[in-house]
Amino acid sequence: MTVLKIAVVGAGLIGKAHIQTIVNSSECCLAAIVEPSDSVGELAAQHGVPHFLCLQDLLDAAHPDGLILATPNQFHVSQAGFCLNAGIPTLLEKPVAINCEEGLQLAAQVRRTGIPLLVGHHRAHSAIMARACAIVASGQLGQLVSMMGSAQFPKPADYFLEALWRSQAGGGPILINMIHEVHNLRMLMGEITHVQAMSSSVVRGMPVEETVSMSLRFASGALGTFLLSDVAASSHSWEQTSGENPAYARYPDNDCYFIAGTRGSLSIPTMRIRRCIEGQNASWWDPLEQEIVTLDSIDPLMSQLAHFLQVIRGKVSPAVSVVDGLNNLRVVEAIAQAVQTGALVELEQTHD
Ligand SMILES: NC(=O)C1=CN([C@@H]2O[C@H](COP(=O)(O)OP(=O)(O)OC[C@H]3O[C@@H](n4cnc5c(N)ncnc54)[C@H](OP(=O)(O)O)[C@@H]3O)[C@@H](O)[C@H]2O)C=CC1
Ligand SMILES: O=C1CO[C@H](CO)[C@@H](O)[C@@H]1O
Repeated sequence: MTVLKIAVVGAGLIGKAHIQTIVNSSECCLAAIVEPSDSVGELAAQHGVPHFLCLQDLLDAAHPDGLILATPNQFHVSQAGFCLNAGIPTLLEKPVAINCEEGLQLAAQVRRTGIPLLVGHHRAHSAIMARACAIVASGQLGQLVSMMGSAQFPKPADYFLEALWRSQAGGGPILINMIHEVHNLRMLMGEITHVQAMSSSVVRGMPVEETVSMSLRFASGALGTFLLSDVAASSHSWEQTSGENPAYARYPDNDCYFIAGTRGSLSIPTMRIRRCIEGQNASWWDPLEQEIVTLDSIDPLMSQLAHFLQVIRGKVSPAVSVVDGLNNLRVVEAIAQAVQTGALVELEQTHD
């Protein structure tokens, strides 16, 4: 099998993680790094690859088999457009665009060029998510009724000092963090049709939101509540409970999602199932049986890369399409709108 050449654009926090996964893979190699400052010259030299100051310089000089765009959100649509026009399959970090209008333009470009674009919602490649979705799909929980979710964690003070945009509207946890949760919720529970939300920034007092409470309605009729806070000294979040990203502190005995159906419930990621004994009706008088599903831990960034390589080889379609990314963004925009207006916001979906 040919070793595929992958270039990384934007060698910041997540770009460096992508570089490491490429280097760790035997099926691909790093082709180049694009970054506007000379500061990554040393990193490029370490890996024995060229460093370009802008994407256009790379596209003029080379034709990698695939490109990973890990640049700030405002560049996503224009840079992905350049890659698609150059005929290069692309992994574009989330969010797919800074707003749905731009996201729709990108979706049209993907359709026109026919070049595959994978959106970097890496939790779609998580073994925990795969097993949780399989449990829900098996029907053992019965008809889905409700879910509770939490993404409550404390961002340290220097997080805001390093990048001032993070204290302004748009730089908060709704767009940065909630978009990952929305993708997970859509995978587990189906499409979200309505949202209501309230926000607060009473602790730091910055213009950006810090805590948000949400009510969600899913297309199935199930309801959900979700709490998001980046100022809570709490361990109830995906990263802190799943342990998929070793950079975060880990609390394996905590959950971040709880899903309930008419026959049972599932706590994630402890993967505790509590369900009615077969043949018995559900009753609060009778004990539910318990099962804890064990899982091998895998690095979802590594599985995402393996999937991207299959996409490049033409073996599979992107697991997270531009339309999927756009639908996540729609929900996040609806949450922001619900916070601003206090109204119940109804969502429309775009289909592939
Ligand atoms: N899937 C995931 O788990 C995660 C995804 N993300 C997403 O990844 C993207 C990057 O986030 P993050 O790594 O935190 O951001 P960083 O600011 O850490 O990194 C972005 C990098 O891109 C560089 N850059 C800026 N403009 C350009 C350009 N025009 N061409 C090439 N490189 C450029 C920046 O250089 P300079 O600093 O010199 O401007 C910086 O090194 C965001 O879209 C974010 O939402 C982020 C974290 C996790
Ligand atoms: O994009 C990111 C920002 O923070 C998240 C935590 O919610 C991470 O999962 C993610 O990598």
